[in-house]
Amino acid sequence: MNIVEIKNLSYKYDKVNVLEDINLQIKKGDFLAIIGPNGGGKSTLLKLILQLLNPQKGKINKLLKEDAFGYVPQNTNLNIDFPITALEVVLMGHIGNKRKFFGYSKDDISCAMHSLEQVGMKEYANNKIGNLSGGQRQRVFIARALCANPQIMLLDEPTASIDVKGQKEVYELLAKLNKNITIVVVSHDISVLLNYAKSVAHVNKNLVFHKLDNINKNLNENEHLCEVELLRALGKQNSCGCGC
Ligand SMILES: Nc1ncnc2c1ncn2[C@@H]1O[C@H](COP(=O)(O)OP(=O)(O)OP(=O)(O)O)[C@@H](O)[C@H]1O
Repeated sequence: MNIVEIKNLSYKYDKVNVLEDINLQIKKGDFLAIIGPNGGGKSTLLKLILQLLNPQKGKINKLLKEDAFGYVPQNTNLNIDFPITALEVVLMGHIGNKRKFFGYSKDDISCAMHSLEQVGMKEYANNKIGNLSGGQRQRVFIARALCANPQIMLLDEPTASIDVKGQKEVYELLAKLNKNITIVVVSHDISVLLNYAKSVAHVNKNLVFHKLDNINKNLNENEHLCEVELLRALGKQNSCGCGC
């Protein structure tokens, strides 16, 4: 079942075309990796799916309600020196703009604690966010998105500036969440990510989609595969569906 259907989508900032004639279907249960060079249009594509930007050409058909979409942005606008706990960060996402100044209900707190538990961070609930490692902090941001009970979660470079061990932990968490939630993740960590993704979309103004069913994904995460090598490997697969 398709959750998102993108048809002939193009987008430009000012006069510069960033995305051109994009076609993509995101299926329920997929773990889709969006890869591509810097400036290729990956974040723009996520923002269009999330309606933070409006398509100028083409269509995005979403077959789930808006609140089914969870988002973990690239740069969480949070000053990590601010003395706020992991639990409060999760609660901020849960409350949204509804009741900012009136405290949290028991239900809010139990939902936030449940989300922290899901990401393995329950025992860190009262730790200051600035005292957590990069990987732990990212898991807290994932918990914040989980609190809204999403059916699909879109993450923009969730492992940027995290060491390889932390990256693996984040992806393992996403793989666990993927049992119930469709995952779309923008990433540059190709070697690690490929062990977890079910399909990959390479975005560089245009989009090329590959299914990863038949590729040997048991890559050694210490062996760093560059994007060109990866695309060459994918290009040899008959299952890529892109006509290459
Ligand atoms: N608000 C904006 N106004 C003008 N140009 C923008 C804006 N946002 C992004 N761009 C430009 O659009 C292009 C695509 O940007 P985008 O952030 O989507 O790329 P990306 O693939 O996510 O890159 P990265 O891997 O570096 O995060 C870039 O050339 C960028 O400079």
